[in-house]
Amino acid sequence: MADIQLPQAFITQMETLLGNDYTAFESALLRPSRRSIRLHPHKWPQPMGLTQVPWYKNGYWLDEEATVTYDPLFHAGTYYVQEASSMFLAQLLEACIKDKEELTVLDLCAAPGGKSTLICDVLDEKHLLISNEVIKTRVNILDENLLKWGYNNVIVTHNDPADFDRLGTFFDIIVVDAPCSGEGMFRKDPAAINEWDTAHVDLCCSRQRRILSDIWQVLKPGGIIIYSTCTFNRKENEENMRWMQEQYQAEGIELNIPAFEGVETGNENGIHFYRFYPHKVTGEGFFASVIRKPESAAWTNHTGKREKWSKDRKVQQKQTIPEITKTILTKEDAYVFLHKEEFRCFAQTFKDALEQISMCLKIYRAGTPLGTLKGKDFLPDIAVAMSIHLNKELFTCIELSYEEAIKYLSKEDFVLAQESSGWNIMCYKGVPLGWIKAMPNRFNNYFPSEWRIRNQWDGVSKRFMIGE
Ligand SMILES: C[S@@+](CC[C@H](N)C(=O)[O-])C[C@H]1O[C@@H](n2cnc3c(N)ncnc32)[C@H](O)[C@@H]1O
Repeated sequence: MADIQLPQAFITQMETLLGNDYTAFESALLRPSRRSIRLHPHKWPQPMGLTQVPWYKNGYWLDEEATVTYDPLFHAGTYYVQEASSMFLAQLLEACIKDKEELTVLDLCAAPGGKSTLICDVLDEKHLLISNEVIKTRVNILDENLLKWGYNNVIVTHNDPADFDRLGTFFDIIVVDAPCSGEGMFRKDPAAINEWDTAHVDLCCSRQRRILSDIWQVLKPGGIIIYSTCTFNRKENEENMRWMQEQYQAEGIELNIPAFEGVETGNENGIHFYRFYPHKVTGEGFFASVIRKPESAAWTNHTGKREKWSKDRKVQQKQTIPEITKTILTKEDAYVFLHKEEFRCFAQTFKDALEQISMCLKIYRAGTPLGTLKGKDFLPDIAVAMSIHLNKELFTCIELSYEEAIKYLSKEDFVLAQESSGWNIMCYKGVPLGWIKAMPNRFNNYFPSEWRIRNQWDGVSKRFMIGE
């Protein structure tokens, strides 16, 4: 970072925003950022001997730069590498959902899934999350991260924000973690500096307004938008919120959130906001604000047409559902259905919502894929091994050594110490990694090829291991 020049227009903008604090801000940009992780509350509930992120109980800063690739527990979804300031979303969401029943929540700009996995942790299973990403090449990684996070109450969609109006009034809460000029990420991603200029800020600002306008109609009266960016300029932040006030009579709301040292709060014309600066907190730049749709706003109905996803499901509904699909997850209100060749599980409670969504949007995945039938053999899906509802009693869990776990995750051959047959779960430190099917003298490794560890550890670089 030290040899990179900040654009003069950016310096002027930040001097205007920060006044005397500018020098401290610039010095902070020259220091390296500190990495942080967020623990999965079900898969790794024990606290860590690391410094905790004050605004999120499961967030921890790492002591040093270290790769997580060679930690089997990273691949098992026991933690997510997430920038600390972003974890503040949990505070906002918790304050918004307090005691509320059966909410429908949309994470509109969701890839790669940092916020969506956090939202899953904060919601409970009676709430439904739609996690959406418009860019096709990014939906895969979003889906992978959500599968590893293992919740069942999630639908992954791939739509432009404008498509959502077909749903009619639908959501209680919409999280808009907007694509932005990324000023707050300059020190993590110095390449972003070269893309920055005032024209790019203007472009981001108008795109954000378009996104907010497109989505306003699907928000229920009294519903909430949590808007965030990782940029500092006022155009993409306060001014957009002000624009929503003027354009749509959006109301500012003040949430009951404790004060955290270094986190700036403000209020302009009734709009409350939170700002994170790298010279004030251990974290990157972040802005968040919460607005509400007036209770008096109108409702609209859905105008969906039947999408392909729905047809794929309907055609095959007559096929017999294998018994194992009813017990492989410990879910009481399981609704098991066939989509193409694959059995999937979703909650009965969300059946109507799923139907409505499938008529209006492009669904990438709904619920948990359970597996497929090959002759009489049921091939369980990796999603079942990753699920927080996995019925462990149905299978033998084979505990692997570190070396075996890395070989399993790399899809390299090794000999199992333990005799076994049929479908088994491979575990490391008690946490499921995936499936094998054991035969008399060998086993087939069912870890997904596209998830495998591709490079061997160089023997030198530092490895982070959560369990040590
Ligand atoms: C800040 S990133 C989201 C990060 C994500 N929420 C997380 O925490 O991992 C913004 C996302 O918006 C998506 N995006 C880009 N253009 C968009 C548009 N016009 N409408 C909606 N989303 C867009 C990007 O693909 C990107 O995934």
